[in-house]
Amino acid sequence: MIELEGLTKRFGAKTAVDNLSFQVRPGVVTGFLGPNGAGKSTTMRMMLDLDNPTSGTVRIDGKHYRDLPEPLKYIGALLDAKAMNGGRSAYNNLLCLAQSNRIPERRVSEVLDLVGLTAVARKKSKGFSLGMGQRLGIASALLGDPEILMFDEPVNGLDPEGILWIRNLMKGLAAEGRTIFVSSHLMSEMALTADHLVVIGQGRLLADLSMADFIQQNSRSFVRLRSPQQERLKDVLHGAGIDAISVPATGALEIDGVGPERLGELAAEHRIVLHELSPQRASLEEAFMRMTADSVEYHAHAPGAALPGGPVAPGAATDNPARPADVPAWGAGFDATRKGGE
Ligand SMILES: Nc1ncnc2c1ncn2[C@@H]1O[C@H](COP(=O)(O)OP(=O)(O)OP(=O)(O)O)[C@@H](O)[C@H]1O
Repeated sequence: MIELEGLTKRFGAKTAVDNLSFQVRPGVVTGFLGPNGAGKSTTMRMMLDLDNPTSGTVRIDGKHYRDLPEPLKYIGALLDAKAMNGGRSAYNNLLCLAQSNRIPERRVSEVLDLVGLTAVARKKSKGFSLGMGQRLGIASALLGDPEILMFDEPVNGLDPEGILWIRNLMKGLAAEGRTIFVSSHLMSEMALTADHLVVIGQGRLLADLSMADFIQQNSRSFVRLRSPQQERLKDVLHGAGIDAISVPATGALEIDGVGPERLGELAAEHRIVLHELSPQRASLEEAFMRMTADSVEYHAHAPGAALPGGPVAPGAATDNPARPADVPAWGAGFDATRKGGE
């Protein structure tokens, strides 16, 4: 269990983390969500005593990080996969860490096997692809077999296979009863991974709720209707006590709370031609963007984009982030034996 109370961090005039209080519980994956610059990394660094809070506290199983007798056995973290010594082999990177934390050497081989890096254990880590580096960082987090694991944007830049592997690893670790805390700026990714969500914007807590509640509150279902006799259709709907919202961007009507069957029958009764009658579900990504819209630091304004408060564009709740084209695939040239419940 991780407990934050009134955690605040100021860098000069900038308040990066603003009076954050929440708990991260065992047995579930907790997603830590916020747009770029929201304060996720700063919060995680304070959890690991890498930054001093301006005020407030973090407790790991009731203790300050610095008071944990052998911290790697309590909490493991992937903050920056590039933090390894590139001149050392994967094995030696982990061995140094194990020796300085009184962790038995056999654990090094175990975690290398767990993350599928056994075949490249003796290779210098500076030659590793992004995905392999990410796996090595995860191996170091797992080294002390800790009950609490923290991952800062672990899927950034990975291909779909790498994303799936990390997702399943986190779920498997949570199913073992561990506390898993993972940051992301992608709601669509968290929708597939997290059981619980903590959302921040400009360092402040915006939401702390179960994924199921977030979906229930935000995945609006509606029916989209399009007709060449739109005004007549509106009148007919109005006459039947049904509110329709005109969406200029799509030229369609959107109706909440009435099924497509009833709407189709009404149109047929009044001999109104329909060009579209489709059930829709709002995307969770857009709900998240609306939630954090006021706290986004860097806005890019696309023509016609009117997210905050505007109509909810429909889309799948489970869209996957696309992999940048220049990112190497998992498994190229190394043993990608997968463990962890995949
Ligand atoms: N050492 C520092 N000195 C000054 N400002 C900082 C420092 N570290 C972070 N910040 C600022 O604090 C804010 C929060 O940054 P942080 O990296 O914690 O956000 P984040 O949510 O992890 O963002 P991202 O998703 O982009 O990594 C940002 O405005 C950032 O510029």
